[in-house]
Amino acid sequence: MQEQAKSEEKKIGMTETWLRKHRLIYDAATRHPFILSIRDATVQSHSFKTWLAQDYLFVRAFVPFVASVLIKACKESSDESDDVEIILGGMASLQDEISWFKREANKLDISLSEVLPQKPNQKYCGLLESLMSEDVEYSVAITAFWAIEAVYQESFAHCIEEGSKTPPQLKETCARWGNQDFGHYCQSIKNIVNRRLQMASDDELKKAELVFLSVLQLEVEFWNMSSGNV
Ligand SMILES: Cc1ncc(CNC=O)c(N)n1
Repeated sequence: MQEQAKSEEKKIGMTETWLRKHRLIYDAATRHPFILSIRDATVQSHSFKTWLAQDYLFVRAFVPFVASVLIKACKESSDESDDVEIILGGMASLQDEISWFKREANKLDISLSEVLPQKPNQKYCGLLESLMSEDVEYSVAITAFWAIEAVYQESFAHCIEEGSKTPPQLKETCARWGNQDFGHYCQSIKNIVNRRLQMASDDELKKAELVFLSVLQLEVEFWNMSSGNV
């Protein structure tokens, strides 16, 4: 029975363990008042515009971070794993995402070239920058990557679920990250994370857990900033 219990435990994966352990902060990041205000159609236009402009800057900073994760995957992953293809697919879709931000900004009369990053955005981009260092292990960087994508996926999927009252003009935004394909992509990254963490040292595990928590905290602050409550 002991052996049985152990092998069952292994199947669960570290990400599930952390999601249970850190449920409160995870929910704070994925069910934030800003997201709930989209979902119940009470979101203020200036909040949405702030989010859009700031997120454009974030995504620009996200590109070199993803590139750094890709380099780590190329150096570290075995031929049988498809880590590289999964991350490369994510990178490729960022090109479309950046064009989308530019189009949306245009529609809303936001001049992206004049937007400056606010403090919470600077802090978040600072974390991305620090994780790009060669000294940061692949397991730690890919954990951050998963958490960043998963928060958006869970947040925006909530806005297009049955029963949500998201205004029609915001549905496309929500579907960008809330759609099923993006959900599968996040699941693939989560599987990579679980696989890497299974072979990680205790020190790496500790660092990965802390980076997971930092991402959740920074996502909460990013939403706060968007709502106008810095
Ligand atoms: C602040 C933040 N977190 C996660 C994402 C989703 N990843 C790429 O688009 C995002 N756009 N912005």
